[in-house]
Amino acid sequence: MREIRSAGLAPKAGRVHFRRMSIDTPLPPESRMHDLRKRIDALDSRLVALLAERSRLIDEAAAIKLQENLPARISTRVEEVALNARRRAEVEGLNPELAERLWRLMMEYFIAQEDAVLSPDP
Ligand SMILES: O=C(O)C(=O)C[C@]1(C(=O)O)C=C[C@H](O)C=C1
Repeated sequence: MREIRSAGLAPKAGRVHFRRMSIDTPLPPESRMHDLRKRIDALDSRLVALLAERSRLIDEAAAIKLQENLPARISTRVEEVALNARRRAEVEGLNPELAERLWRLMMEYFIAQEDAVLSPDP
Protein backbone atom coordinates (compact mmCIF):
# COMPACT_ATOMS: atom_id res chain seq x y z
CA MET A 1 0.00 0.00 0.00
CA ARG A 2 1.41 3.37 -0.92
CA GLU A 3 -1.10 5.60 0.71
CA ILE A 4 -0.15 9.19 1.24
CA ARG A 5 -2.07 11.74 3.20
CA SER A 6 -0.60 15.17 3.39
CA ALA A 7 0.49 16.56 6.72
CA GLY A 8 -2.20 18.47 8.50
CA LEU A 9 -2.05 21.10 11.17
CA ALA A 10 -3.35 19.88 14.50
CA PRO A 11 -6.05 22.26 15.67
CA LYS A 12 -4.70 22.79 19.20
CA ALA A 13 -1.00 23.42 19.27
CA GLY A 14 -0.56 24.20 15.62
CA ARG A 15 1.89 21.32 15.39
CA VAL A 16 2.24 19.45 12.16
CA HIS A 17 0.98 15.90 12.39
CA PHE A 18 1.82 13.33 9.76
CA ARG A 19 -0.75 10.59 9.57
CA ARG A 20 -0.97 7.52 7.34
CA MET A 21 2.01 8.44 5.24
CA SER A 22 3.67 5.87 3.00
CA ILE A 23 6.57 3.93 4.49
CA ASP A 24 9.05 5.46 2.08
CA THR A 25 8.27 8.99 3.15
CA PRO A 26 11.39 10.44 4.80
CA LEU A 27 10.94 11.66 8.35
CA PRO A 28 11.34 15.34 9.03
CA PRO A 29 14.88 15.90 10.40
CA GLU A 30 13.51 17.10 13.74
CA SER A 31 11.25 14.08 14.22
CA ARG A 32 11.61 12.25 17.54
CA MET A 33 11.18 9.07 15.50
CA HIS A 34 14.90 9.15 14.59
CA ASP A 35 15.92 8.49 18.19
CA LEU A 36 13.14 6.03 18.74
CA ARG A 37 14.20 4.08 15.65
CA LYS A 38 17.76 3.88 16.98
CA ARG A 39 16.37 2.30 20.15
CA ILE A 40 14.24 -0.11 18.12
CA ASP A 41 17.26 -1.08 15.97
CA ALA A 42 19.42 -1.64 19.07
CA LEU A 43 16.74 -3.82 20.61
CA ASP A 44 16.28 -5.78 17.37
CA SER A 45 19.96 -6.47 17.30
CA ARG A 46 19.76 -7.94 20.83
CA LEU A 47 16.77 -10.03 19.78
CA VAL A 48 18.71 -11.43 16.81
CA ALA A 49 21.66 -12.25 19.09
CA LEU A 50 19.31 -14.10 21.45
CA LEU A 51 17.76 -16.01 18.55
CA ALA A 52 21.23 -16.97 17.32
CA GLU A 53 21.96 -18.26 20.84
CA ARG A 54 18.71 -20.26 20.75
CA SER A 55 19.73 -21.66 17.39
CA ARG A 56 23.02 -22.91 18.90
CA LEU A 57 21.05 -24.63 21.69
CA ILE A 58 18.97 -26.29 18.99
CA ASP A 59 22.21 -27.59 17.41
CA GLU A 60 23.02 -29.15 20.77
CA ALA A 61 19.49 -30.59 21.01
CA ALA A 62 19.88 -32.15 17.56
CA ALA A 63 23.17 -33.81 18.57
CA ILE A 64 21.59 -35.23 21.74
CA LYS A 65 18.49 -36.40 19.86
CA LEU A 66 20.71 -38.13 17.31
CA GLN A 67 22.52 -40.03 20.07
CA GLU A 68 19.36 -40.82 22.03
CA ASN A 69 17.25 -41.68 19.02
CA LEU A 70 14.63 -38.98 19.65
CA PRO A 71 12.58 -37.24 16.96
CA ALA A 72 12.98 -33.57 16.01
CA ARG A 73 9.32 -32.77 16.66
CA ILE A 74 8.02 -33.65 20.10
CA SER A 75 4.47 -32.33 20.05
CA THR A 76 3.87 -32.23 23.81
CA ARG A 77 7.00 -30.10 24.18
CA VAL A 78 5.93 -27.82 21.29
CA GLU A 79 2.64 -27.18 23.13
CA GLU A 80 4.46 -26.55 26.40
CA VAL A 81 6.84 -24.02 24.81
CA ALA A 82 3.93 -22.23 23.07
CA LEU A 83 2.03 -22.04 26.37
CA ASN A 84 5.12 -20.78 28.19
CA ALA A 85 5.44 -18.02 25.60
CA ARG A 86 1.77 -17.03 26.04
CA ARG A 87 2.08 -16.92 29.82
CA ARG A 88 5.32 -14.94 29.78
CA ALA A 89 3.76 -12.51 27.30
CA GLU A 90 0.80 -11.94 29.62
CA VAL A 91 3.14 -11.18 32.53
CA GLU A 92 5.32 -8.87 30.41
CA GLY A 93 2.45 -6.95 28.78
CA LEU A 94 2.96 -8.40 25.29
CA ASN A 95 0.00 -9.60 23.22
CA PRO A 96 -0.11 -13.36 24.03
CA GLU A 97 -1.51 -14.16 20.58
CA LEU A 98 1.53 -12.51 19.00
CA ALA A 99 3.91 -14.40 21.30
CA GLU A 100 2.29 -17.75 20.61
CA ARG A 101 2.30 -17.23 16.84
CA LEU A 102 5.92 -16.10 16.83
CA TRP A 103 7.01 -19.04 18.96
CA ARG A 104 5.14 -21.58 16.87
CA LEU A 105 6.70 -20.16 13.69
CA MET A 106 10.14 -20.09 15.28
CA MET A 107 9.80 -23.70 16.44
CA GLU A 108 8.89 -24.85 12.92
CA TYR A 109 12.22 -23.43 11.71
CA PHE A 110 14.10 -25.01 14.61
CA ILE A 111 12.42 -28.37 14.07
CA ALA A 112 13.58 -28.18 10.44
CA GLN A 113 17.07 -27.31 11.70
CA GLU A 114 17.07 -30.44 13.88
CA ASP A 115 15.60 -32.53 11.07
CA ALA A 116 18.50 -31.55 8.81
CA VAL A 117 20.76 -33.35 11.31
CA LEU A 118 18.43 -36.24 12.19
CA SER A 119 17.11 -37.03 8.71
CA PRO A 120 19.55 -35.54 6.20
CA ASP A 121 18.62 -35.67 2.53
CA PRO A 122 20.20 -38.72 0.82
O1 LIG B 1 12.51 -29.44 23.41
C1 LIG B 1 12.88 -29.99 22.34
O2 LIG B 1 12.68 -31.18 22.09
C2 LIG B 1 13.59 -29.18 21.35
O3 LIG B 1 14.24 -29.72 20.50
C3 LIG B 1 13.39 -27.70 21.33
C4 LIG B 1 12.16 -27.28 20.52
C5 LIG B 1 12.13 -25.74 20.51
O4 LIG B 1 12.43 -25.10 19.50
O5 LIG B 1 11.82 -25.18 21.59
C6 LIG B 1 12.29 -27.82 19.16
C7 LIG B 1 11.60 -28.90 18.73
C8 LIG B 1 10.35 -29.36 19.35
O6 LIG B 1 10.27 -30.75 19.48
C9 LIG B 1 10.17 -28.76 20.71
C10 LIG B 1 10.91 -27.76 21.17
